[in-house]
Amino acid sequence: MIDVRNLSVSYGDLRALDDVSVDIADGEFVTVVGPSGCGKTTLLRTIGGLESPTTGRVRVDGDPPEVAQSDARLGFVFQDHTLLPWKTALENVTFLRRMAGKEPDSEGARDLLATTGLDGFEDARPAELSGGMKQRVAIARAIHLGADVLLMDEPFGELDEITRDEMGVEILRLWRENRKTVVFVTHSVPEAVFLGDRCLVVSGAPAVDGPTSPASGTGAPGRIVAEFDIDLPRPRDESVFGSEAFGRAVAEVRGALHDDA
Ligand SMILES: Nc1ncnc2c1ncn2[C@@H]1O[C@H](COP(=O)(O)OP(=O)(O)OP(=O)(O)O)[C@@H](O)[C@H]1O
Repeated sequence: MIDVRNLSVSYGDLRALDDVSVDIADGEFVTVVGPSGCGKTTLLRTIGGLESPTTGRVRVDGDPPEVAQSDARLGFVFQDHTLLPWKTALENVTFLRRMAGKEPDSEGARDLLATTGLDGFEDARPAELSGGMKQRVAIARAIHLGADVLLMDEPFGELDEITRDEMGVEILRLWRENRKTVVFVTHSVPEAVFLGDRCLVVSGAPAVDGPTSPASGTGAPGRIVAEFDIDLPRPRDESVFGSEAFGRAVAEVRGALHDDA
């Protein structure tokens, strides 16, 4: 379980997040949606131990995130897939696991590449793969690492809409089969609704602390302004997009974003 308690994060004088608290259960798929600059990435990076809380705390199964990270319990998938250009798809998938000191499992890596639709591309280098294929490799890598928690930051942000929808269906299938806890940051309200068990709406613009602030800051620091349980039935596929329930959920989340804008 991920436990975020009264978390505030500042970069120097700039307060990016303020007093954020949330619990995320094992196996839950939580999406985080909000406008640019509201602190979504900061939240994800702090859960992942890549940023430190200024006040408050984060625990992953009771441990500080740095400990969970060093035990390879956290897997990251970012928009810029961060594949090593000189390694093949297969080597990219196995490399992190090797670095984490885990038992090599080339067969498992091949199977994962196959289930992500990359059968036959094991020996291709990133430059030979499309954007969607590279993201598939990055997702396979995080799952192969054996991480319990996948932290995903706009992983499909660079993809065209059709590939993005396909990748959404794909990630749900992998999640179902592997039962990871997923925290997924996106700008897209429909994507957040389609994927999530729960959708957190983050709002705000960073505030500059100082002698006359916070009132005089450039805005309000990021905080969770609403959260929605997404009750759409699972498994979900593209047919969900046309349903009334989906449209209603999207409208509700959009409403929360605009109310706070
Ligand atoms: N390393 C950093 N140093 C200084 N300021 C930072 C740093 N990282 C983020 N910020 C600032 O903190 C605020 C929140 O940034 P963050 O990247 O968390 O927002 P975001 O909601 O993920 O934005 P986007 O959707 O555009 O990626 C922004 O004002 C950003 O400029």
